[in-house]
Amino acid sequence: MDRTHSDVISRPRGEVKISARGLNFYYGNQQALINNDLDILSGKVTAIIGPSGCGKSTHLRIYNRIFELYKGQRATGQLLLDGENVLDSKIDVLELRRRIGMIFQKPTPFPMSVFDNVAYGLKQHYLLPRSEMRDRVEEALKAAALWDEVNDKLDKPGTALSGGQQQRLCIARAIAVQPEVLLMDEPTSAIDPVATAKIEDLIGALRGRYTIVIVTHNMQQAARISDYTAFFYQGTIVEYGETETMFTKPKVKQTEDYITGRFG
Ligand SMILES: Nc1ncnc2c1ncn2[C@@H]1O[C@H](COP(=O)(O)OP(=O)(O)OP(=O)(O)O)[C@@H](O)[C@H]1O
Repeated sequence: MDRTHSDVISRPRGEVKISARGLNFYYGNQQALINNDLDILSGKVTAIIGPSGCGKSTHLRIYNRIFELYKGQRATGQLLLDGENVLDSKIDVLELRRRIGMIFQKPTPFPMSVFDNVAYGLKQHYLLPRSEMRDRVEEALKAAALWDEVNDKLDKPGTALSGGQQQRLCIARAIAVQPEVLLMDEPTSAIDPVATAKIEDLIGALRGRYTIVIVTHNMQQAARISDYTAFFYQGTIVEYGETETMFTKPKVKQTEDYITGRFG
């Protein structure tokens, strides 16, 4: 029996934070995303999975319009944040990137102190007295579960921290500006298992306060930390729904083959 689109792309019940509607993406003439429809719930963790080159990162890079920094890249359709299309030319992109923070595969601390790494974004968005700046930096480092490890190293270079600490520093930097959404593009693929476990715990602790969308190649990780999962294949969303259902009773054969390691 053929399944209809609405059978396999669920519309989860709850407060929707982000909706993709007929979203397409092009690198020059090459189409990388085809008609993506997706509703992401507020305060939940949503995992994006799929084989290499299926468009996971491309999809994520639309949310904060970071693709616009590159020539020849173009999105069409709608990406609604609280019902407003972020692709609209009237959108304030700086404010969009404050609301939607991003963490990349390789930790990207700036060549400056631990303190200044976190203060950097704050300075871009707010004019704060020094004492309040200190409070906000401390708060962000605590929220990123890093304060205890770096409170005596705030003046040391961010690049001198371990890989896992650097990644949590990047999360602290993103959190400091009080975003609503955190995008994470394979945030643990470059760090060791112990540091990975800390980041996964941190994601669990941030759930509820932030809407988190994470791209991962690690099926166990997706199953452990996410509430919802979207399976991408060749630029389309093949299946989307509750993670538990997806990993125990996938509706589409392709999803099953992928999560059981038969391809990809
Ligand atoms: N800068 C670029 N220029 C041209 N094509 C690109 C560019 N970046 C990605 N693509 C193409 O777009 C498609 C989707 O790539 P994308 O990086 O989004 O996939 P992915 O699922 O995130 O892959 P991976 O798991 O390997 O990171 C691929 O066919 C890729 O070759």
